[in-house]
Amino acid sequence: MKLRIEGLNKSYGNNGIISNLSVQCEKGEIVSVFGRNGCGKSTLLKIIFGSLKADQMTLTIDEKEINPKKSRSSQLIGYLPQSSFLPKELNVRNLIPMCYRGDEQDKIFYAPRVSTFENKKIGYLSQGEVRYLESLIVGNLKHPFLLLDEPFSMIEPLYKELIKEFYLNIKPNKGIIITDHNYNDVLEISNRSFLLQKGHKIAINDKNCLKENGYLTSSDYN
Ligand SMILES: Nc1ncnc2c1ncn2[C@@H]1O[C@H](COP(=O)(O)OP(=O)(O)OP(=O)(O)O)[C@@H](O)[C@H]1O
Repeated sequence: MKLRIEGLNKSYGNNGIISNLSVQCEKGEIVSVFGRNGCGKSTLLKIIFGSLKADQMTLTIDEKEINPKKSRSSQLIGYLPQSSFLPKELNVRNLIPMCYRGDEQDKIFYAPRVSTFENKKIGYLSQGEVRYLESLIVGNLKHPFLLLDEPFSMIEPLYKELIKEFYLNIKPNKGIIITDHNYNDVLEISNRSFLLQKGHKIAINDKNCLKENGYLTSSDYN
């Protein structure tokens, strides 16, 4: 399956954010989006998910045009938002059956380390545990495409590794678009990358490209 957006334009008032952008993502690949704060990465993901309207865009899946308003309800595109979305007062073991039925719950309950926090309230979980749980909940949906907005932000190494491993496990059955400032982790799992700069896309092959294009300063680069 192939998701394609073409001719995406987005402004907030007079503030042009994205200009005539095209992005493509196929099942079995992870496409990463880099860019400085405020360049429009979250805007891009929200538009693809259908929770934000573009000024102009054509969205197709397998060459069939999808109305962006309907991309959410069509259950083709899953989305991990930048901010945590789980209800803090619920216990993990009570939340999982609210998201998945019957045997499908096993994918979450028996995922590595979930047993170490399944009896805790979500509000008492560490940031790493929350982001990992959210990734498991959204990533195990049947939706063939998945958008990830900063899954590694503020996450300790142990959970970053678990989250990366999970995305690599689900990748054969999904097309994933990810954005995160933890560029080493993202580059490690990505098939293709681009930098969003002044509304346009610049192809990125490696860390050196990120440096050359001004996303990393020399002191960031090692
Ligand atoms: N609803 C809105 N109204 C007006 N401006 C907005 C709105 N949402 C975002 N912006 C602005 O649009 C720009 C792009 O925002 P966006 O959140 O997409 O950036 P980002 O690349 O995801 O940034 P970060 O790396 O900080 O998460 C920013 O300058 C932001 O302030």
